[in-house]
Amino acid sequence: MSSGEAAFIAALRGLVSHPAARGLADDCAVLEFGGETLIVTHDMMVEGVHWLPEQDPADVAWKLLATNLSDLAAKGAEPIGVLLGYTLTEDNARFAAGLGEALAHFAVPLLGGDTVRSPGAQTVGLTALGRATCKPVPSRSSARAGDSVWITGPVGAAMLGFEALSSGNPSADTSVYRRPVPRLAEGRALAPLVTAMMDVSDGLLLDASRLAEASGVTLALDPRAIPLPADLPNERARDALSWGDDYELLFTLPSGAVPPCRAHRIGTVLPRGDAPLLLGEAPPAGPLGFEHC
Ligand SMILES: Nc1ncnc2c1ncn2[C@@H]1O[C@H](COP(=O)(O)OP(=O)(O)OP(=O)(O)O)[C@@H](O)[C@H]1O
Ligand SMILES: Cc1ncc(C[n+]2csc(CCOP(=O)(O)O)c2C)c(N)n1
Ligand SMILES: [Mg+2]
Repeated sequence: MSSGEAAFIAALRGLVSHPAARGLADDCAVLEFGGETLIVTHDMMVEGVHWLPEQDPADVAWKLLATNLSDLAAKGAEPIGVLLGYTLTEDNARFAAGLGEALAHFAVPLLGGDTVRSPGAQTVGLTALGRATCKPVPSRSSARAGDSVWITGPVGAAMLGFEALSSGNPSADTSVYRRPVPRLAEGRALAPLVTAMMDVSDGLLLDASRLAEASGVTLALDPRAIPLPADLPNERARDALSWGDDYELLFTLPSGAVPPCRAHRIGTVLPRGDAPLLLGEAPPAGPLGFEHC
């Protein structure tokens, strides 16, 4: 097996047969259990990979919760509770304080977890449990030719926040990078209407191509329609499409349907052509998004 995230997940797909796993090609597992539909996800973060070592641990805790809740939002789920996997450091109190603030903000209970010591970089993980609010639960795999493609907000603000933090710019607003807000209300409102939905964590172009592959279609995106932050320099527009950490919802609607929340129409679903994704007239050149490799 070659190294890298995509190859490892492809190998794991050979181990998966339970329908709740959705072929390891969705944001969450969707488990029918005791008359309920449980939505379950687990995301990890690593110091130096997902956050800068000098960042406040309270912000790390917020982001860990928010990114997991974003996967629940993508399935229109209502959070039930979370379990935390935590590696001890010198400043555990700030992490606990930030987690408490985020749990209160999103009204989600902490249910349990595990704590370890490690000789390496700090790694934290979180399992989020949710309850489906509508059936069928939106997937990445049901976009159909003729649908329209939408996103709930701009991409690229986290990239700008990360760059401002990295360069020590004290006047920049870095909150979108440090404390993303999962689109829980939007996900619940959209779930009954969408043909497919996912959150954008690894870059719009990579995640759009994943949705296209899962659905067996081509997504044709209009680069002029993709919302970008007002302060994004023109020459960074292409980077904003592939940097990631955006946590907006990407979804498809039947032609003519109107979203019940703020959203921007960014493209059209076509029958599957040679490529999963077109940006303007052609497949995008260069990196599509963030991958661990
Ligand atoms: N180590 C793993 N074991 C089992 N399943 C995995 C593992 N890593 C990823 N997956 C599964 O692969 C699929 C794709 O995972 P991926 O992490 O890309 O999705 P995501 O959680 O929406 O994205 P992100 O991690 O960027 O938030 C999901 O179904 C996920 O559960
Ligand atoms: C210090 C630092 N360097 C780089 C990045 C960029 N980055 C890392 S992981 C990721 C996507 C989501 O990860 P995953 O797919 O693991 O959920 C992105 C956009 C960052 N956030 N912090
Ligand atoms: Mg996701």
